[in-house]
Amino acid sequence: MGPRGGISRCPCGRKLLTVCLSRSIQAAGSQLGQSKDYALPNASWSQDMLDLYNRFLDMTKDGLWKRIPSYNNILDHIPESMKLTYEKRKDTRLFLRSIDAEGAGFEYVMFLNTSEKRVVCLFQPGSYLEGHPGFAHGGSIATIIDSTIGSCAISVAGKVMTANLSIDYVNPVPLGSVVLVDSKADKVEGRKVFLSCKMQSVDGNTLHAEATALFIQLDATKAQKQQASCQ
Ligand SMILES: CCCCC/C=C\C/C=C\C/C=C\C/C=C\CCCC(=O)SCCNC(=O)CCNC(=O)[C@H](O)C(C)(C)COP(=O)(O)OP(=O)(O)OC[C@H]1O[C@@H](n2cnc3c(N)ncnc32)[C@H](O)[C@@H]1OP(=O)(O)O
Repeated sequence: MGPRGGISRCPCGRKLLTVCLSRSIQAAGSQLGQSKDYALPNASWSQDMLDLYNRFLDMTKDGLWKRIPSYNNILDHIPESMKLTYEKRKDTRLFLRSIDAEGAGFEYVMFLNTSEKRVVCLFQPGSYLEGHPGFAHGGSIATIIDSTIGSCAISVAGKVMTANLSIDYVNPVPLGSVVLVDSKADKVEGRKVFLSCKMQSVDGNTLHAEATALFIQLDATKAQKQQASCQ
């Protein structure tokens, strides 16, 4: 096991899922709820973003949709039920929450509909995500799509990683605009979760991107064997 938990590569180059079991690490779970939740309105959110947020919030009232909180450390997202404990590092951050200035990076909130195996993300790309002048960088679009689809895959299959992500970029996304990223799990075959996603303007008139993805449920036995053979 490496000095820290998480996913890493061992010296022989193989993939490694390290799970640290110390008691201090288990405290990470107890920090759930104590961290700042970034998936809440702030002063940078446009009226479009607020209107859409309120519309989705209304849809949570009957329990079919659930707002997913968002923290700047991935460990704060891991449900206790997963029973996996990782060492919480102070020097790491969830990539999407790496820009501190409100409105400059990824402003987003996700909503989960478990029965439809669907996650919708309301995304307002900020000025530090620029690619072509005035438009969101393709990598930032891939990031928000991967995270939305990834959250959907997690809700369906627990511990997963992206094995494949294929994106068609159809229309550029203006910085500061609001787009809807609508993802769903189409099929589960053993450890494989197949998902698809559309990124559209709020009025639904502009398709910005379409994507398909394959997520693989992590095989704990395999990871442990790899780990043992690397020691
Ligand atoms: C309550 C609900 C809450 C939900 C929300 C929760 C949290 C939200 C929080 C935050 C939101 C932010 C983030 C969201 C989360 C995630 C998004 C980010 C995800 C990532 O950022 S992740 C980083 C990039 N990702 C990698 O870094 C993976 C590197 N990679 C590997 O680690 C391995 O590669 C692995 C593990 C993928 C598989 O490895 P393995 O050894 O377990 O499996 P193996 O190779 O045996 O494959 C088994 C079967 O899959 C087939 N297969 C495999 N790969 C394929 C491919 N590419 N294309 C087609 N088929 C493929 C094989 O052909 C075989 O198929 P068959 O069984 O039929 O033979």
